[in-house]
Amino acid sequence: MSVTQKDFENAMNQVKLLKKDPGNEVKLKLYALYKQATEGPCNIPKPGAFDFVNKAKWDAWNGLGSLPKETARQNYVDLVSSLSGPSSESSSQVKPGADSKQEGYENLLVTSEDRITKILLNRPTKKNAITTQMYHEIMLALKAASQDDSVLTVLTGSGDYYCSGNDLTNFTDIPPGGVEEKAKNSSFLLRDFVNCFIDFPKPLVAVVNGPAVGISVTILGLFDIVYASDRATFHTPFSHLGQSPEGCSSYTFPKIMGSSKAAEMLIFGKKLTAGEACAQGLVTQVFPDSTFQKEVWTRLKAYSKLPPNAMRISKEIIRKNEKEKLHAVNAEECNVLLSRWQSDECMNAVVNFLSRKAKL
Ligand SMILES: CCCC/C=C/CC(=O)SCCNC(=O)CCNC(=O)[C@H](O)C(C)(C)COP(=O)(O)OP(=O)(O)OC[C@H]1O[C@@H](n2cnc3c(N)ncnc32)[C@H](O)[C@@H]1OP(=O)(O)O
Repeated sequence: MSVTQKDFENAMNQVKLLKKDPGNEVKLKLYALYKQATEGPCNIPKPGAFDFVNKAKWDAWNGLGSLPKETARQNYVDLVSSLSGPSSESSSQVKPGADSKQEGYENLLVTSEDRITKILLNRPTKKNAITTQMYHEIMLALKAASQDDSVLTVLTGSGDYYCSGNDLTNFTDIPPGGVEEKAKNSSFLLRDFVNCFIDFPKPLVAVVNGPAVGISVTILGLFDIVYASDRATFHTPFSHLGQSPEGCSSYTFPKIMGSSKAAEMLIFGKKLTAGEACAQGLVTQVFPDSTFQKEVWTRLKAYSKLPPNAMRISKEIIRKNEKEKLHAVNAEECNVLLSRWQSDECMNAVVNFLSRKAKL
């Protein structure tokens, strides 16, 4: 049943009464839906690239394209109702959507079913680029998964991308201490984030549903299994971005694929197809995109019936001797990035992307 003007007005009032700040992403979404519902498609000129706030609002509104006013009104009411009051849905019933929100997480959907915890990167309109908040949320979700009663944990993406890596707009949020403080904070965040993968105690599976970029590729060396759609690609364009490898890839990639193949990826930014990544040992198995989800989840459900303690202990014995080394590699990579992020090469690459002069 479609919503009435009254429902819409009630929802607008409810927004003002929200007890918890829903965060910038949601506020932008609400803004965009409100404008679309009341004025129709975006009708104002695009602000300059460095007018970050108005540009973000414009992007959000413009991103709704020609969505009918009625649908925007409905989506606005649905979004507000998901924000206010306790939800009766269990986490396993929450559906992925256009950057929708689950309580406790801004851009993740975390569900548990068949003894498998699934962490879904749910920011499809931005190709699941990882914001600062998402790094924290992923760490939180991994911590919860390590303690819940699931036996396998899966990381995957919503929409056509698995993940486009670090959200490059993270670099625009400069604290009072300037670029140096920003780089330090990012280096600590990255170290903690990667440590969570190094230390994760249960079998960890990446379900790579589409292209993967940057940090979403490098950490694959820390997963136990990587399944990929034949649509997936694997791209680590660090030199293009004035950056250097992270996620322990400076150690895991040469080990997995040999030093010259690793160099082609990590120094020269060669993008691998899923087939190539599988041939080089980064990917466990490639599936046709048309049957990817069905085949992978059937396989994982079968694995999840295996005795959990045996799986955990086997993982521990496989990984144990490497852990100390991986922590040391992680610390060193973060230290190198600390200066890379303050370099002209890196800053120019970020500015070029933000001003839409450069894409990968
Ligand atoms: C603190 C820890 C730091 C750890 C560091 C990690 C290093 C890395 O991860 S390096 C890799 C960084 N990622 C990139 O450089 C990718 C940049 N994105 C692109 O080149 C392209 O967007 C794409 C090739 C991934 C996709 O191109 P396509 O034409 O298909 O789609 P778009 O229109 O470009 O994208 C849609 C939408 O999403 C935004 N977006 C995509 N990726 C990112 C990103 N990484 N950061 C910020 N925003 C991203 C893109 O700007 C579009 O937004 P608008 O619709 O608002 O224009």
